[in-house]
Amino acid sequence: MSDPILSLRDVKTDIAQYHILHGVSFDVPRGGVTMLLGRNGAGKTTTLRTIMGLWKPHAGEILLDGAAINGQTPSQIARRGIGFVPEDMGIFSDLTVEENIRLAALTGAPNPERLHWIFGAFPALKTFWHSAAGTLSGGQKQMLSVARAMVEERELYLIDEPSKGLAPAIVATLARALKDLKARGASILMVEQNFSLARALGDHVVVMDDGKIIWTGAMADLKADASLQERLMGLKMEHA
Ligand SMILES: Nc1ncnc2c1ncn2[C@@H]1O[C@H](COP(=O)(O)OP(=O)(O)OP(=O)(O)O)[C@@H](O)[C@H]1O
Repeated sequence: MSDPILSLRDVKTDIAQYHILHGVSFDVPRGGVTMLLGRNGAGKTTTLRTIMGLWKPHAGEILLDGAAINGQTPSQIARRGIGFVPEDMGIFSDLTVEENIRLAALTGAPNPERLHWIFGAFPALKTFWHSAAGTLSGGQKQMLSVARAMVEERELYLIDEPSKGLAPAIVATLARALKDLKARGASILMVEQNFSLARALGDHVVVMDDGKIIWTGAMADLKADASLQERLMGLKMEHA
């Protein structure tokens, strides 16, 4: 197997006086989708934000392509090749869809081929290109948030619960776009509570509880093992 694209080694993160990550270690294999699962409050969002440099770990190491990125700023980490779709979507409501996309492109001008691909995946963004992002529906805002990450070709995408609160038709659109992103060779680390989406997209699984990793393995093994599913599903994952 090739070297992992991302490795966390005994990463510990505190938020204020609280110990949130208690020594998190796992690998994200290169190419494919790794699902980060676990019950509410397990530490999934904190893990993604720590990788992105939005929280500083006080111990441990985070390696991207074998080189340490812990201690770097979020913009340095983005430039090293990580795209991030945050849980709160991170879009600018007062700016148009176009301006949101332009700001996400490193040079300010999106690559025409990638823009064409984004419009194919999310036609609504073309329709509302000149509208303020704040006027979009919840599903369209989520599409914009994913599109902002997709506008640059990255080695790794961190995606935090993209299906949250969305209608099934929009979830299906997002799932198609993410499958396409994977088919282009990207590596993806994704938090997802909707198990049918996680099952459809995921190749690898990392399960957290209480700030620690409690299971890692192949999605195929998790799918095939009902008792393991029950043990891990007991962590309150939703069956859609
Ligand atoms: N800004 C903060 N201040 C204090 N505690 C926080 C903060 N952010 C997160 N926490 C705590 O850290 C723990 C992990 O939260 P986190 O959001 O990482 O979990 P999660 O697994 O992503 O949960 P969910 O599925 O509900 O989004 C929780 O106990 C949460 O209350």
